[in-house]
Amino acid sequence: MEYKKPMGVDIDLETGVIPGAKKLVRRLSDLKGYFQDEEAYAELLKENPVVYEVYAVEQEAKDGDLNFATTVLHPGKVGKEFFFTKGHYHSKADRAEIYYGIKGRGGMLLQTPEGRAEWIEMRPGTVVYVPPYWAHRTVNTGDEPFVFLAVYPADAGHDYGSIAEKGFSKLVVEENGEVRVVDNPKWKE
Ligand SMILES: O=P(O)(O)OC[C@H]1O[C@H](O)[C@H](O)[C@@H](O)[C@@H]1O
Ligand SMILES: [Fe+2]
Repeated sequence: MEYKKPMGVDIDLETGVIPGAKKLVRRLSDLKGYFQDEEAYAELLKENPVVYEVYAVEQEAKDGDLNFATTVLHPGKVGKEFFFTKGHYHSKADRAEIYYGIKGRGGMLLQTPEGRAEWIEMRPGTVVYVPPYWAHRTVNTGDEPFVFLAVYPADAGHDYGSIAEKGFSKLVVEENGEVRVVDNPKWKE
């Protein structure tokens, strides 16, 4: 039996960086079609800001192993909608996940395949349990970077298809200076 070597790494709690991790950057241009307000999207696309960065430590996609990653989700809005991650189901849909809030303010939108949505607020110290079969997207509702850790099965995989096409049944927007979770007018089952 070949045993893997255990490891410990220190997350930089200010920046969210995991030393030695694989870095992924998603800019606004990578989120084409995701936001409601197409005019506001086109306008902000001139700057094409970084929306989020992911620092991932991933293993071979085998049953029983675990990956972990931090995400640094920058503050910002497209029209009234707060910046968010793409959101996904797991390719192995029954795989669950744990998130842990490190810095900043935000939350997670979750959704069943039938379109039943839940919103869970997150701040430093919040643990979110993502049950099997729920799509999940994080949203930065604050004015500083929202940093969190996620731990997920190595064989979970990302299934972006249905969220990329249809989005979530709820939107997280700012209205009169307040965070509101409202129905997505374009949602269809
Ligand atoms: O993949 P997205 O939906 O864009 O979310 C960004 C990332 O968020 C967390 O870090 C998850 O652990 C990653 O698996 C995911 O890739
Ligand atoms: Fe996930």
